[in-house]
Amino acid sequence: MATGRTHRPATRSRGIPEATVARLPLYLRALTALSERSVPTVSSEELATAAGVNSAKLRKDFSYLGSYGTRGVGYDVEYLVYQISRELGLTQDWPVVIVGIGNLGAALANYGGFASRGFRVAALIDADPAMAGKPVAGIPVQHTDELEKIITDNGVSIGVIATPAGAAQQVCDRLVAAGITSILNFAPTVLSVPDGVDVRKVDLSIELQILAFHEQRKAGEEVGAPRRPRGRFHRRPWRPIARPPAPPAPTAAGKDLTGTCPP
Ligand SMILES: NC(=O)c1ccc[n+]([C@@H]2O[C@H](COP(=O)([O-])OP(=O)(O)OC[C@H]3O[C@@H](n4cnc5c(N)ncnc54)[C@H](O)[C@@H]3O)[C@@H](O)[C@H]2O)c1
Repeated sequence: MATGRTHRPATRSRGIPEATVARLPLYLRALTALSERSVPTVSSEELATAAGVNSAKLRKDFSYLGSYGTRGVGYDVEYLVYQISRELGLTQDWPVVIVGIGNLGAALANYGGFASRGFRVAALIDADPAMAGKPVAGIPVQHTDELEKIITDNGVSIGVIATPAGAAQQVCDRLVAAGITSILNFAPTVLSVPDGVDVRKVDLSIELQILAFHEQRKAGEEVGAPRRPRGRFHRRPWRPIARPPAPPAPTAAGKDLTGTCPP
């Protein structure tokens, strides 16, 4: 998924590379599924396949957590779930506010998967006065006038922006001024934030565009000319460039008059 990170070094303070941090949720998702099936242990190869990651990379990632597994047995599923959850800060409850309760904001509010992953939707905020007080997913929508108070009262540090792009920066500024230090942005715009504030961006249309690029490639390979060999050192044999035939010389009757008319 297309996401962005701002104002963070490539290695986090405890020495875990940012790329490893980005893979921890993938391991956690796969491990949670194993745990739900009461699977006690898992090999690095099995877990790597379930998480869609290379197994050598997985072993390296787990070495940052001080988790090396047991030869011939593998990793203890429950313990690894605990270790990764702790590393991701998921052993505590994170209150989250969603700003912009339209189609997307309402869908996010209704998504039950956040709670099981340690995130509690503390408040829903929208600028439309007609929405104030209306319940969405059992939570009454509050007006943006209340934004600062809601954040302070609920001790919220994570905000989700699901407003139109034109409103997103202004919403972001207010969230940050109110004390929010992590933002998940769904609006198709780049947000500017001060140091110390993390922004992750989600844009499904970018993901679709990347898939479209690969689809186009696949379609070209199916119907097109024989495949070009792959490899760094492959060079196409030189061929002269086929130039289109020169256009006929203009006649008095058929002159190109582009740019010759007076203004
Ligand atoms: N990232 C993605 O993959 C993805 C997918 C779908 C939509 N989006 C984006 O998410 C955003 C919301 O889409 P939607 O379909 O839910 O739109 P929508 O029009 O249904 O909802 C937008 C909501 O934001 C509210 N709003 C407007 N200005 C506001 C402000 N200043 N403060 C608080 N609330 C405000 C509106 O009252 C409305 O309820 C859009 O920017 C859209 O482009 C992103």
